Amino acid sequence: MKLLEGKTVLVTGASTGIGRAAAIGAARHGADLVINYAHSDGPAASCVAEIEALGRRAIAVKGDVADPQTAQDFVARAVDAFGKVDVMVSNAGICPFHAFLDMPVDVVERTFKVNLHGAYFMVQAAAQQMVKQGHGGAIVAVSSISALVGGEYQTHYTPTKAGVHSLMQSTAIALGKHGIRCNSVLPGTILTEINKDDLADQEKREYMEKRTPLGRLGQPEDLAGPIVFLASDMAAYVTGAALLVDGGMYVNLQ
Ligand SMILES: NC(=O)C1=CN([C@@H]2O[C@H](COP(=O)(O)OP(=O)(O)OC[C@H]3O[C@@H](n4cnc5c(N)ncnc54)[C@H](O)[C@@H]3O)[C@@H](O)[C@H]2O)C=CC1
Ligand SMILES: C[C@H](O)[C@@H]1OC(=O)[C@H](O)[C@@H]1O
Repeated sequence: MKLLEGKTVLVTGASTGIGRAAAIGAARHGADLVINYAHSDGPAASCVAEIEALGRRAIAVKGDVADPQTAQDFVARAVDAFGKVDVMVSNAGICPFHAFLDMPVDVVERTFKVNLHGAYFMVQAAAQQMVKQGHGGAIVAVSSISALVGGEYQTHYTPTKAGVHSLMQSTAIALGKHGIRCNSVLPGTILTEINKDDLADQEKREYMEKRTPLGRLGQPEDLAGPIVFLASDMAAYVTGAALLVDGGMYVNLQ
């Protein structure tokens, strides 16, 4: 069964990792894709090609989510290309690991701007378009297990993920009357570029694996199903929810 047949799905930070897996997963379920990316053109072009090979349409739009104008432009390009916005997956994020006591101001400000301001303005721009269209929609934000627990080298990052989780709760209330559902996924540790250097520390990697009842760290594709589900009508009565996708890591105290 195709869960997103004919839907226009927008994904931020979609040229790599979880965003890319979500975009490909949505295409497999019948969606056309508009993907945002910030850096090199190659990975975005290959994501578009992979979606087209699945028989769906896709465009890639370059832009830094930290700039509020990027969100307005991204949604406008989606409407130009496909006439509507049905789903927004707010995924783009950074996690430059750093100790707390000597954390540089610019690292804190950039992390807040990309992860939290970026999500805020993307969600707002998508919601404005969905309200104009008048037939509801779905928003899925990629928060984190880090919305619920801390990290010694993530003092600037975990508050942004708690913020994204909270944003979905408040927008669920603000947008419910428009038929727009807002939910978040809370990934555990997923093997992507964002933590490649951090997990090069074998001792740390083994510790994270041991903490995971399902016995392995996650792959980006592990997020595709939960994101597609929350974006789809299968989740028609789900809003304001947060779905942990962590192999059980969060509940594993001892
Ligand atoms: N990998 C993990 O263990 C976890 C990741 N997450 C979240 O998942 C999301 C995706 O990260 P991953 O796929 O893991 O890593 P990733 O590094 O592969 O993906 C992040 C994407 O965001 C893009 N991006 C970064 N800054 C941007 C900006 N200013 N504007 C537009 N795009 C920008 C990057 O180019 C990249 O494509 C992030 O929000 C991250 O916080 C949450 C929990 C766990
Ligand atoms: C980047 C981290 O490895 C990753 O990001 C999160 O949100 C979790 O804290 C994961 O460990």
